[in-house]
Amino acid sequence: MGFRMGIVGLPNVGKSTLFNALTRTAAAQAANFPFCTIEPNVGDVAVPDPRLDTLAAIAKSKQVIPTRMTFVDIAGLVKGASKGEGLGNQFLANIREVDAIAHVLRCFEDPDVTHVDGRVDPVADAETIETELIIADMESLEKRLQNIVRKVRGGDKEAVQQERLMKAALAVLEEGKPARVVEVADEDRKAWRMMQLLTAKPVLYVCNVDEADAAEGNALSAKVGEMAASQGNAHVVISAKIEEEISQLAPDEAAEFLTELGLSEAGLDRLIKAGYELLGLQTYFTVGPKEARAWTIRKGTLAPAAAGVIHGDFERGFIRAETIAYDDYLACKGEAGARDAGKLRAEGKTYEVKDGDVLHFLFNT
Ligand SMILES: Nc1ncnc2c1ncn2[C@@H]1O[C@H](COP(=O)(O)OP(=O)(O)OP(=O)(O)O)[C@@H](O)[C@H]1O
Ligand SMILES: [Mg+2]
Repeated sequence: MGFRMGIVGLPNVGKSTLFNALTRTAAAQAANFPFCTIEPNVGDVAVPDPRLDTLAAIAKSKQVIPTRMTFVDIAGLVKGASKGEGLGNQFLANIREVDAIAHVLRCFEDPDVTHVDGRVDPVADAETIETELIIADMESLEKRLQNIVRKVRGGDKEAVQQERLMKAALAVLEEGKPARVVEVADEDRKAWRMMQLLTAKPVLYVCNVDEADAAEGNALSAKVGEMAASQGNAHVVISAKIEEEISQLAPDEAAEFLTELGLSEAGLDRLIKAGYELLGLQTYFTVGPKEARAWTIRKGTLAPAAAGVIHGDFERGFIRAETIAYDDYLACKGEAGARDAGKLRAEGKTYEVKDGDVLHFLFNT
C-alpha cells in the first residue's frame, strides 16, 4: 500500500537533513544553499512499535519485521511557486502525490545558514508556504471547474458532485484558508480525496531547532505550537541536525547520547508516530515462531481488507480471522494461553480490526 508523507518547506530549512536522519542514509544531499534538492528523494522508514518486540519475545519469533511508511524529501518552495517561481509547479506536483505533509519550519538561528527571506520567523514561513499552496489549489480548481461545465449541464451525477465539492473548497480558499477546514460528508469523501488538493492534505509542523533546544524547544517552536493548536494541527519539536548524527550511531551509543541531551526518545520516533497518527493508520500483528510482523491499515478497515495487505488471495478467499487482542496476548503469555482462556475469537467478514490485534487468517485458495 505504502503511505507517503511529503517533507515540505522553504529552501534550506533542513528537509534533506531530516530525510537522511529518518532513512539513516546520506541519500539526499543536504547542504547550506537554497534549492539544494531538486528531484524528490524517496525512502522507506520502519515504524517504531515496542509492542512488536514484546510479542516477538513471547512467541520467541526468529525474525521481527516492523511495518514501514514512506517519506518523500521534496524541493524547497518559495513565494511565487504557484506562478512558477523557484522551480514552482514541478514541486507542487510532487506534493500532490503524497498522503500527508510534514511541514518543516526553521526554528534554529545559526547565522551561517542562509534563510531565503533573510530572517528567522517560522510562523511567517508557514504562512508563505500555505499561501502558495492555497493559490495553487485555487488555480487548479478554477481550471477544473471550467472543464466540467458541459458535463454538469448535461446532468452527469459525478460531475455535479465534483462541482459542488470544488465550489465548497474554493469558498474557503478565497478566504485564505486551507481546504482541509471544509467538512466533508462520508459519501463525498472519496470524490474529495480524488481532487488531490494540496491544502486538503493533513499537515504536521516540524520545528527544526538548535541542538541545545532539542529537549525543551525554544521561543520560536513555542510560537509554532500556538499556531498549530489554533488550527487544530499537530507539531513536533526536533533538531534535524542532531537526529542525523544520532541516526548514524549504534543503538546503545544512540541511547547514551539521547540521555545526555535530556531526551527520552529519538525525535524521529516521535515524528514517525505523529505522521502515522496523522495518516489515520493503525497496526495489526501476525505472530509465530518464524516471524513477528507488524502490518499497516487505515483505521476502520474490515478483516478481509486487512488480510489483503498481506496477500490478495487472503482477501479473496477470506474465511475468518482468529483474533487475539494485544492485551490478552500479553496477559495469557501467547496464543496457546489465549486459546485456553477463551480469548481467541473467530471474527468474520464484517469485523473491524482493532489497533494491536494479533491476527491469523484462514482462507480458501
Ligand atoms: N537544526 C539545525 N541546526 C543547524 N543547522 C541545521 C539544522 N538543520 C539543518 N541545518 C543545516 O541547514 C542547511 C540546509 O539543510 P538541508 O540541505 O537539509 O535543507 P533543505 O530544506 O533540504 O534545503 P533545499 O530546499 O535547498 O533542498 C545544512 O547546512 C544543514 O546542516
Ligand atoms: Mg533539500
